Amino acid sequence: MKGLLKYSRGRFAAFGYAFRGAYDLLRNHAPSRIHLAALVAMIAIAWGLDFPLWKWVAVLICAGMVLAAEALNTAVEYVVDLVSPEYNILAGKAKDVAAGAVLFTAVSSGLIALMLVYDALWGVV
Ligand SMILES: Nc1ncnc2c1ncn2[C@@H]1O[C@H](COP(=O)(O)OP(=O)(O)OP(=O)(O)O)[C@@H](O)[C@H]1O
Repeated sequence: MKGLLKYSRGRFAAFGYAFRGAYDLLRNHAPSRIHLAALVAMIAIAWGLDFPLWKWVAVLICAGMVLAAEALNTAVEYVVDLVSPEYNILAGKAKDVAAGAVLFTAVSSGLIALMLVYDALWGVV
């Protein structure tokens, strides 16, 4: 019983750390706020166009994908700044590739959003 209590406390603490990380991401990393604003706009559009369930699922998957990529990109930036504050070609590549991951998810999500809206308005996709 004591072990279970200790384990549960540890799990709750881990949730706390995750929320702290999410807060840090949104507070200190401007691009993540832009993506969050795009998500809010997309939710408003989806609501207005009365998206069916499968389209909401697509929107949520894309949103999770972009925000998770942003979080990992920011984590890479923090670690690179920690271990290589001075110029290093590999440090730069690590940041560039991590940023590329965000680009992939943002572009595919943007295209999916366009297709969903196009389909809702003209129904030919
Ligand atoms: N230590 C370093 N060594 C070599 N190049 C670096 C280093 N730090 C950053 N760079 C280069 O500068 C670019 C910008 O780095 P920076 O840390 O400013 O991230 P950023 O693009 O401003 O991130 P964001 O705007 O998403 O917060 C990197 O993508 C990389 O090409």
